[in-house]
Amino acid sequence: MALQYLRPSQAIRRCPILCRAGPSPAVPRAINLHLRRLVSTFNASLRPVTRPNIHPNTRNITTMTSPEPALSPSTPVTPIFSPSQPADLPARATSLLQTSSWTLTPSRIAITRVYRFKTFKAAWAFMNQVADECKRQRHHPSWHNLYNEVTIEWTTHRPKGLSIKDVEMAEFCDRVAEEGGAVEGEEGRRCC
Ligand SMILES: C[C@H](O)[C@H](O)[C@H]1CNC2=NC(N)=NC(=O)C2=N1
Repeated sequence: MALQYLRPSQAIRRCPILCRAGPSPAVPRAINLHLRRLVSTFNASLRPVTRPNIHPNTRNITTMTSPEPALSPSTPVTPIFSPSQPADLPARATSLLQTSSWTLTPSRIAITRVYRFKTFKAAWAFMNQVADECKRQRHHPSWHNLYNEVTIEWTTHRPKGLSIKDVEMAEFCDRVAEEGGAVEGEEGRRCC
């Protein structure tokens, strides 16, 4: 339910909960402005987010403002591909989404996956190998590292969409992660 900001002139003069004692003191202008901003920020947070950016680590946390559920391989939704891609891209993307732990993000232009390693050092070594390949391919991920976990998201900014480069980089990550001793699924989850 949205809050309603009342100007001091409209506001009730007596607090119904605490101070049955009498009229509230005048609210200084600065505090008044601050309160007005708080109310509008709170109300804005209640409006639905059109493209929620759900981090894979928080995919089980749903909020009132996230109407779009996270997509999983069992949800048959097609990616939105970049224009002018090789003919076999849809088949390769489908295969990746069905056989690996990559999932399509709600925007449908990106794929994401979490890798877990035995140690932080192994996670960092994996990131170094991926970084070298990024340099070679001139293609870069959005990624996050938390101790032994590496979360990667691939999308193409230009031409916008999911491109063959994203699928190739995801396949590369799978190969290197396996060689680097990545553990499957929830096994190896260390924190939060
Ligand atoms: C100039 C440079 O090659 C481009 O800007 C590259 C860099 N890395 C990139 N990375 C990703 N993920 N998408 C891109 O479109 C992209 N473009």
